[in-house]
Amino acid sequence: MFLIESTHYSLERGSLAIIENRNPITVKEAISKIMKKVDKIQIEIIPLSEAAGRVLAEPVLAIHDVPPFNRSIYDGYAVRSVDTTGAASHSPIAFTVIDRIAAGDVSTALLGKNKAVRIMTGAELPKESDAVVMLEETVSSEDSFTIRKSFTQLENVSLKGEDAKKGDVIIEKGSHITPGVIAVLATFGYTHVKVAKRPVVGLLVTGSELLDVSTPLKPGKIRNSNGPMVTAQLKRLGVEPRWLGVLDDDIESCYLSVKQAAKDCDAVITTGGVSVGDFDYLPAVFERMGAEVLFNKVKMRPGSVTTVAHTDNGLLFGLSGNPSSSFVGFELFVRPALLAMIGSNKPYLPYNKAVLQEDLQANSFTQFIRAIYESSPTGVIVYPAGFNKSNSVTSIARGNSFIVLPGGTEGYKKGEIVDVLLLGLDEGGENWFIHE
Ligand SMILES: Nc1nc2c(c(=O)[nH]1)N[C@H]1C(S)=C(S)[C@@H](COP(=O)(O)OP(=O)(O)OC[C@H]3O[C@@H](n4cnc5c(N)ncnc54)[C@H](O)[C@@H]3O)O[C@H]1N2
Ligand code: MOO
Ligand SMILES: [Mg+2]
Repeated sequence: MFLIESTHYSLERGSLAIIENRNPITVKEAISKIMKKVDKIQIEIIPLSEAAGRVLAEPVLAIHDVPPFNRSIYDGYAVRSVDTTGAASHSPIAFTVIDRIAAGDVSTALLGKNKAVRIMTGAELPKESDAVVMLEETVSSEDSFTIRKSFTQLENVSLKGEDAKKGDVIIEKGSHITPGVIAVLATFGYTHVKVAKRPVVGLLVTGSELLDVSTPLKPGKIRNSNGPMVTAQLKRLGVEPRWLGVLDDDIESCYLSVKQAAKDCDAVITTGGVSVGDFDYLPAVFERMGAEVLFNKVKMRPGSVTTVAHTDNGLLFGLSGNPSSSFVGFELFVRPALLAMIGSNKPYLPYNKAVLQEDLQANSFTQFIRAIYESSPTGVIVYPAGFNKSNSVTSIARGNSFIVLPGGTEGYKKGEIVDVLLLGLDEGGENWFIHE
């Protein structure tokens, strides 16, 4: 009755037509459809101090050898190894100290026979010396010392270029800038780094039942948890969302907001309103925008009604409204797409196998169960993080991973080895490893 009287009758009928034809595809197929539509984002040059967490848009090349000179790895004495030959406890050899250098100093002293330079860790080896005697291996006095063992050529010397050779590719383009990458960039004097720009991601949530976080509960209403949750998921990827607010389940306002967001943003995320309910307007909104719906049903639980569409301006992620469904939809679909947009070469969630700690029921669709993955003395184990339903919010909070159970009829037993996807880590995998 309501639908027929609505002024948007034809649109809603349109959405019904899409629903009737919902054709579930595998998660792998869904990801592949999305990844084909990903457009790479532009590049920008930023200061090194701001580069942590970004993705390299060019490889890091060794501008020079590392270390750039032969240096001592110990505090001790630089000597000519030939002068140490024959030293033993019964026949110590004495050396005269002719100079003393700290790291950063360069000694110009010329080492003659049984002469030594007192040298600190990291200092460049004086010309003609080719070994370092550790302080602990000497009996020292003011300007001399004795040794009781011989030293081989280059003993205790860190060789020029042993860590990196000039011209080597040290880090591939598309890598995440970790603290280690920052160290390498600093080593080579990269004051600025070429990275992909961060995508502008519009985020809005739909639902007339939704209250702001600060509002006391009212009959029939709940607080909007998806907005803050997806915001945090984006932030975990280093993306600051463009928050577009909580929308009522009203087709006109949903249409106007999503259309405008698609124009302004590189990608748009919505939550709620993608199922078949009378007030689930996102399918109709996508249709009215002329967006190409890539899929609207995935063989997965939760999040089976996740709907992803595409316009000339970018991807539209219609995550389903249930908190666990939104959360899983983001990690499986939005995350790799955004990482691929910024040129990451490892956009997929990190994968592992672990030993299941309790029996679990089968489902005809692949299940992504919010789970706790942890170390144990016998290896890694995994178990559900709590209430295992699409509408659970607590299991998202307790979990750090997904147990992935392929669809089927037979349940899973405690002790079985299962697939696990890990959450919250910067860098993931080059491939989607899950077989469905
Ligand atoms: N007849 C059918 N009904 C449903 C189907 C179906 O296939 N046939 N699918 C079910 C599945 S599976 C899911 S998941 C949900 C998806 O629903 P929608 O994406 O349309 O989302 P809503 O209807 O807007 O909300 C569902 C649920 O989630 C709560 N919600 C929504 N937004 C938020 C938010 N921002 N923060 C917290 N909670 C939120 C909302 O109150 C509802 O309880 O549809 C099933 N139905
Ligand atoms: O989309 Mo629903 O989350 O499968 O439960
Ligand atoms: Mg609904």
